[in-house]
Parts: sequence; C-alpha cells; structure tokens
Amino acid sequence: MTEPHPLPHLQVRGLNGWYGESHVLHGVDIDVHEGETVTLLGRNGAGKTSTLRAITGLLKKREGVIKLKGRDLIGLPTYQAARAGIAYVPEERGIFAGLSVAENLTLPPKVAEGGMSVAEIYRLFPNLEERRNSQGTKLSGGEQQMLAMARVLRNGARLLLLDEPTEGLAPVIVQRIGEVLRTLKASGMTILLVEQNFRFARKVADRFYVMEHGRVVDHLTAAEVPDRLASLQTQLGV
Ligand SMILES: Nc1ncnc2c1ncn2[C@@H]1O[C@H](COP(=O)(O)OP(=O)(O)OP(=O)(O)O)[C@@H](O)[C@H]1O
Repeated sequence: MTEPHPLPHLQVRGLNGWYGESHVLHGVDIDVHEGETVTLLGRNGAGKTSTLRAITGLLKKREGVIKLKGRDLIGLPTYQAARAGIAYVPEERGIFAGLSVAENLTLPPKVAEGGMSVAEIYRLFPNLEERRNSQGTKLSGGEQQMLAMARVLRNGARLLLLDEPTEGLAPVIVQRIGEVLRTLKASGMTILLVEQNFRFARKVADRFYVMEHGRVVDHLTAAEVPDRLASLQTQLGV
C-alpha cells in the first residue's frame, strides 16, 4: 500500500499574472490535495481562467510559486507542465474539429503511465463510442466537452484542470458530466474546476475558493455551503 502524499498535489502561492501591462492576478493562494475536487468560483473577470492558464504556463508572464507534489513548475515551459502531469481542458475545449472522435483520442501524447485506454474511455463515455467516426465539427456541445475531457484522460496526468465544463450544455448533459467527475474522483484523480454553475459545482466539489479582482477572497468546504449560501450568492452575483 502506498502512503498518502504529504504535500498538496497542487500548491499555488502568491501567484501574480499579467497580460502585457495588465496585471490580472494579484497573489493567488490555492491548495488542492491528492484526490480532491476543488472549484474556483467568482464573477466574470475575477481571474479564474487566468489562474488555470498561469498554472499551465499558457499565461506566460507570471510570478510566484506553483508546485506539483512539491516540484516547482514556474520555470517550466507549457509542454513540460503537461509532462509533469497536468491535464488542462480549456473553455474552448481544444479538440481537432477536422478529425474524427477516434482520431482525436489517438493523437495525444502519453505523458505518464496509467492513462486510460481507448476502451476505458468508451466505457466512461458511451456516446463517444457511438460517435467514434464522426468529425469533431459534427458533435453536439456535450459530446465535444466529453471528447475534450477524454483526450486529456488518455495522457496519464493525475491533475485535471477544467474550465467551465458545463457552459452552454443541456441539464441532462450537465448531469452526465457530473457523473464522470465523480467517477474520476473515485479513481483518485485530483480535479481543479472553474465553474459559474454553482448548483453543479456544489454537487461535485469538496472545497471552494471564491475569487474577486484577481485574488482569493474566500474559502469554504462543501459542509459549510448550507450556512453560507446567502452570502455566497451575494458574492457571486447569482
Ligand atoms: N487575453 C487577455 N488579454 C488581456 N486581458 C485579459 C485577457 N483575458 C482576460 N483578461 C482580463 O483578465 C481579467 C481576468 O479574466 P479571467 O478570464 O481570468 O476571469 P474569469 O474569472 O475566468 O472570468 P470569465 O468567466 O469571464 O472568463 C479580466 O479583467 C479580463 O478582462
């Protein structure tokens, strides 16, 4: 039996980030422990997407500490962040529109042992198997989101960053994505999620950080949500 890892899977300290001269992240602090699902909440423009982009290195102008199981990532270029074990599904999903589902699934490079096989992917996402010969452009929004998640699950990374996975999707698909996240969590995956849909986030997350103006202004556990609901709704403007 392996001992639980003593360090957070992801530790972010004093993270600052800029788009050109525009300073958008002002000292973000986040911990995500192994096997946890954590959600970043906040109004539009609070800095949630930029935080994920800074963690992956896509936001290049950044300072602070970003550690993956104790290993500092801030000096590493984006492709090495992926190799270090981060799987990122951006809001725009990033699938190859001109390729079929099956082709999309065979392209991603493997970064670590333990990535899912195509057969395992099809077990988790039966609709993708039905649509395996369809082009990316022909998929529904929900199928595209599932394909985007499936692609990164192939690569063996154990930290999954998801940006608004339920945006624009029908309730039945949102529910399906929730089931997938719970299955991934049960398999030990660590998940950091940006989500505007608080009702959805509530069902999947262990803890929440609330962001405002490029910093974390609040933190709560799932157990604290009922007591904090009213103030949270004011903070989020929902
Ligand atoms: N490419 C960019 N160039 C310049 N400024 C940007 C860029 N992307 C985002 N910003 C700015 O950075 C700040 C944080 O935006 P970010 O997208 O991280 O917020 P968010 O909380 O994810 O909100 P949303 O849900 O609207 O994406 C905002 O002020 C936004 O206008």
